Amino acid sequence: MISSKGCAFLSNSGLGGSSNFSGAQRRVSGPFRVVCMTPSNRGGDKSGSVVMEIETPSTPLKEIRSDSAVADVDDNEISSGGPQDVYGEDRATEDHFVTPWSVSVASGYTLLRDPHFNKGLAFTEKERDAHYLRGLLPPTVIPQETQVKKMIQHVRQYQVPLQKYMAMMDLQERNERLFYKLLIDHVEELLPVVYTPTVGEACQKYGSIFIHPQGLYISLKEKGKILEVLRNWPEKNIQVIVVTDGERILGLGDLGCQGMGIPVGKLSLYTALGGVRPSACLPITIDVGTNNEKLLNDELYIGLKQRRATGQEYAELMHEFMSAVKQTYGEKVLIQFEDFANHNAFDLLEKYRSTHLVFNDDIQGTASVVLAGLVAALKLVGGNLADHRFLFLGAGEAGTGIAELIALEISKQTNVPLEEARMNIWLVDSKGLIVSSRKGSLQHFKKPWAHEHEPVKKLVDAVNQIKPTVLIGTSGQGRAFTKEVVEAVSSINEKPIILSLSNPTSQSECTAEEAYSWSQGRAIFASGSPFPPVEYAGKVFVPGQANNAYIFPGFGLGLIMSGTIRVHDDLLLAASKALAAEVSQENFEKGLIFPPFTNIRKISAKIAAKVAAKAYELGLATRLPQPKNLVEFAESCMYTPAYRNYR
Ligand SMILES: O=C([O-])CC(=O)C(=O)O
Ligand SMILES: [Mg+2]
Repeated sequence: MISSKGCAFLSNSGLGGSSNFSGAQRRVSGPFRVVCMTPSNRGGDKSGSVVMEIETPSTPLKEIRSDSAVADVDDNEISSGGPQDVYGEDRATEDHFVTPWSVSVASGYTLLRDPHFNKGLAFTEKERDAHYLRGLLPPTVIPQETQVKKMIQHVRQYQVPLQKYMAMMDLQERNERLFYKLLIDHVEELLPVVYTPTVGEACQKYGSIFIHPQGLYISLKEKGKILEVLRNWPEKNIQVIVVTDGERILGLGDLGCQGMGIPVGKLSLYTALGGVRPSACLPITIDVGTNNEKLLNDELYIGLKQRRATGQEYAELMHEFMSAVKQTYGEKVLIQFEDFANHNAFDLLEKYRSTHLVFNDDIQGTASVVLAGLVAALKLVGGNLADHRFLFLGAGEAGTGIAELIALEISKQTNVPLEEARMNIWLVDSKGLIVSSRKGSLQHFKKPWAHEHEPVKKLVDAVNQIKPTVLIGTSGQGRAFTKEVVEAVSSINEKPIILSLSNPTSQSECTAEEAYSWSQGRAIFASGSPFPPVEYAGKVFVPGQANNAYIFPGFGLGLIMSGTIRVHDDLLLAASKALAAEVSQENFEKGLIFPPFTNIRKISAKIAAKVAAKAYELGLATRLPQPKNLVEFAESCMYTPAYRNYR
């Protein structure tokens, strides 16, 4: 497999797995050029340049042309390069197919500073000679495995989570493949570092901790120029965008432009957990101002110092953004909305779901993961979904999103109308139980949940009157599940299911320890952010993590590898079932309703396969013909961070 500027070249070139040669790939007419810039040709003179050919360990190059300044690589040669990184092939523009093109890859000092290609001390003797690295590195050569050992020790030496986070971000900026290898090999340990809860603190302090800007910032200043801004991004073959406007970062509220930590973190999970190439991932923050007074008065705040634009001004900027993305990357780029405030999140999803490939992680991703947990939990508590009664604290994106997906599944299982399936699901917001007498003043997304009942103000009273079997917290209100509440739900159920989903840990509705001790060890508990195991009455309880990170990486992979053009609710249901099926007997015996994250890449491949299968069934998938074995295909598409050999 030959590449130059990382995987972008591979995919721009129309690369396809040899067994899955699509129409788009057949149009590839090559030749392609790989030029390696050397110290002598950096000024534009190509004489003396060397070719950097890169092979993956599993797929040796057919031919090596290291004696010429420019390598011409025909399409067959590229397509024989093995399955890695293949699934972006038909995102290339027509230009790429008809015009021979070249990509420059620096060598020497510059190579060491390019995170996509840098291997640090893992550069071999030959590579050091060939790429002008002699003397720029200490003489020892160490393999990637040893670098991983060294780096995990480095990260572990920090006691403060934010310092661990910064060490990880620093590594990502220096050596991308080592960053992903480390994250994949130590996923349970490092997920809380690069993701919730630490990423929340990182966003709060983003202005003061960041030296290198990450991702793309689109502010009101860029209005009318968003196409140009997208063109400034160095990678052209984008498959997933995670975008936020920073108004509701986790349960921490409006962090404005500093919300960038979230798209960056989510996309590193797309790569580590779902195998989407890093170069195909684009984190974006839309900056329309912030209503966070503290940030507005902070001289280190990195965003626009003005109150949030709303209404038409906001809608116009978003519309320009959505149109520019489609124009630049085509209609198969996945746009994941993340951490928008309720009012915009629902409207954006509604407005763009029929014209773009959009997915709201907080509404749909969280719903899919929670439904998976509930389906799995039935094995522990018995009955069907329709036999259970659900009470939510929090009626925003996550609450109503989960509620709706549960109702949809019940309606499909029992053949009752959706309205009827909703009747066993109750939501409490800041004003109390959502009931029909409040209908006139409710936001549109709450209205379907306004059932007939007398008004109830307090959560504990709602628990006592509704008698839920499942209590779900999506309120962003830390410690809102008080002892009284947990005891009330535990007095009604032998095994109460309690999910405290708000993030980060500080906003969790209760801790694992509280859930287990107040329920006298009977609760089936999971939380959005991780909690350590708890010992209660001589027994160790391992809490599960009900976080959308289980779903979105595999879900996205499934959409991308099948060329799916729209997200349909049935795809979310397919993802839920695939995840629920991964909970083993051993997990159940520990009271877990989610599998551990250790095997998440295998799980993501299975989720991807089920999502893709459903997309093919619904006629939403455009990659034809449909691969025979979708799990194998998903696995073959996944990026792996092993170093390539440069010749
Ligand atoms: O980021 C997470 O951990 C889960 C999530 O989407 C949120 O809380 O908004
Ligand atoms: Mg979120």
